[in-house]
Amino acid sequence: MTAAAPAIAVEGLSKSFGGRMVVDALSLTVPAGKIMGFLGPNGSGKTTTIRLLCGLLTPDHGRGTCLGLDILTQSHEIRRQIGYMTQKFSFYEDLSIVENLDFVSRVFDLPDRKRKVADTLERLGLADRRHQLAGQLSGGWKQRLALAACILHEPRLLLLDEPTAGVDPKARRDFWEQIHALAADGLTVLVSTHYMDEAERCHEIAYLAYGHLLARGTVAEVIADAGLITFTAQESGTGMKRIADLARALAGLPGLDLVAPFGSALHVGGGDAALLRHSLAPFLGDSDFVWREDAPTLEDVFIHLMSSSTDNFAGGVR
Ligand SMILES: Nc1ncnc2c1ncn2[C@@H]1O[C@H](COP(=O)(O)OP(=O)(O)OP(=O)(O)O)[C@@H](O)[C@H]1O
Repeated sequence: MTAAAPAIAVEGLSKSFGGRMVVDALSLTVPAGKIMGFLGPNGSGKTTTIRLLCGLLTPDHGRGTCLGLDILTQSHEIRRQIGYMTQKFSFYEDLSIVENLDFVSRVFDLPDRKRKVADTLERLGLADRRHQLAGQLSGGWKQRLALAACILHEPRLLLLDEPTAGVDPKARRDFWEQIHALAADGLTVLVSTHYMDEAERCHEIAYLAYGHLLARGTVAEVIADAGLITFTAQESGTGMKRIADLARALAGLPGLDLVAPFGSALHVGGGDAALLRHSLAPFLGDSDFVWREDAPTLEDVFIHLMSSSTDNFAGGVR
């Protein structure tokens, strides 16, 4: 693989389970050295795609490369060069951090084991806690230990499946600093997440729904490509009506693809500007609310993508 070659380049990947299409003709390129965020609702096929990429599953159709290696014929070699953090990682709870990492390094039969464990402890800020039992670590430190176990063999690509699920915001921020530091050292990272703030920290994002790749690019590109016009309504504080009343009145009107309350504000949007404005016109003069036209957020775009994909792939709703 040359320096400019993508870390992942797959096309037309499909996978069915029991006759149900879970990944449908998915094509994806991940540039080397970048952090690619993988987003989409539960059951949209993210984990299945990750497993296809590293050869743990064989696609029904499609082809491609991971680290320049063929995903159909060289999966064994691919697995030696990637780090895969699954949603349910496990440790020996009654072993310390360093003992767990030493165990992993023996399983991988790594050369220069002691140095690799010591370097990894240092690199992930685990050195001071090396003798703490894994079972006594908080959620954030457990994730970090899992990450350490994934990078011990010095992979070139990290596949992280919801690595920060259930972890508090401070620990998530720390974890993302580690991910950025690893990417700065040249690792490519494909990371699935449901958190918008994490999506915004990726170089690029890919959004999957019902097995289809619906959007891909930088956050700015994904927002711009959605072509969404959005308005925000805020309670004026002087009226009787509440945001929930407004949401009920607006739901289902033509051109309103997005009606989503965010605290005391309501985000309203649609892809057809004329239709949206026409439907909103009777409401814009209501003194119970203060309206303003706003730039859409990434979350607005995802809600919109999700609702339009529900319509398009209604037959495939899981
Ligand atoms: N081995 C399997 N056998 C049968 N069905 C499966 C198998 N693995 C996954 N599925 C189904 O495929 C669909 C996609 O699952 P997948 O785990 O890839 O989604 P996901 O996007 O990672 O979801 P989440 O965000 O909840 O982790 C789901 O409906 C799931 O139940």
